[in-house]
Amino acid sequence: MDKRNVEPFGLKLIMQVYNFAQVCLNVYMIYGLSEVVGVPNIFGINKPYSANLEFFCFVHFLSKALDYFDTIFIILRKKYDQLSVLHVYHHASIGMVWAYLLQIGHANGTASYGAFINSVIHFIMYSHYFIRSIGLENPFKRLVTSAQITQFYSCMLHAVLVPIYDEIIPKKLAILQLCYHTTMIYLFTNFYNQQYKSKGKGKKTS
Ligand SMILES: CC(C)(COP(=O)(O)OP(=O)(O)OC[C@H]1O[C@@H](n2cnc3c(N)ncnc32)[C@H](O)[C@@H]1OP(=O)(O)O)[C@@H](O)C(=O)NCCC(=O)NCCSC(=O)CC(=O)O
Repeated sequence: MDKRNVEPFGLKLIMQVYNFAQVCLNVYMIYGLSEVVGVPNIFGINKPYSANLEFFCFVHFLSKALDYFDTIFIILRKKYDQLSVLHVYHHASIGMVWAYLLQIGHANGTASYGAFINSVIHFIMYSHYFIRSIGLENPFKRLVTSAQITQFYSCMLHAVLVPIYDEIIPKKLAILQLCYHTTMIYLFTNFYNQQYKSKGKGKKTS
C-alpha cells in the first residue's frame, strides 16, 4: 500500500475535535450576536452600538484566525484540489475585513449582522465538515452550499439598505460590503455549478 495515501489517525481525530469545537464556538457567537437581529428589523438597522456586540464581533474576528486550521489540514492531507481560489481568497481576506472594522470602531451595531449570519452558516458548514470528518457522506451538501450563497445575497441586500436607512454606520462601509460579497457570490456560484451542475460532478473550483 502506498503510505502517502494513508490518513494519519491523529490528524483524523484532531479534525473531528476541531470541527466539533467550531460548531460549539459558532453556537456561542450566534447566542452573543443574536441581539442584532429581530422582527421585522432582521438586519438590525440603526441598532445602537453596545459593548456586547463589539465583544462578539471581536470573538468573530478571532474565529477567522482559527479557520486557518482548515487550510493547514488541507495542506497536511495533500488535498490540493480543496486549495481553490475561493478557499485561499476567502481565508486571506475576511480576517482583514473584520480587523479593519474593529480598528475604525464600527464592528458593532448593524455591522454585527454580518458576523451573526456568518456564524449561523459556519455552524451549518462545520456540522457538515464534522459529518465528513467521521467518514460519512452528507446527503444535504448541496443545501449547505445553497445556504452559503443565500448568506451572501442577504449581505448584499443588507449593504443596499444600510445607506438608505441606517444613520449610525458610515455609508462607505456598505460599498466595501457590496464589493466583497459580489466576489463571494461569483466564486461560490462557480463552485456550485462545477460541483452540482456540470457533467463531471465532484469537480472542484480552480
Ligand atoms: C459543502 C462545502 C462547505 C464544502 O465543500 P467541499 O467540496 O470543499 O468539501 P467536502 O464536503 O466534499 O469535504 C472534502 C474533504 O474535507 C475534509 N474536511 C473535514 N473537515 C475539514 C476541515 N475543517 N477543513 C478542511 N477539510 C475538512 C473532509 O473530511 C473531506 O475529506 P475527504 O475528501 O478525504 O473525504 C462547500 O459549500 C464549500 O464551502 N465549498 C468551498 C470550499 C471552501 O473552502 N469552503 C470553506 C471556506 S469559504 C466560507 O467559509 C464561506 C462562508 O462563510 O460560508
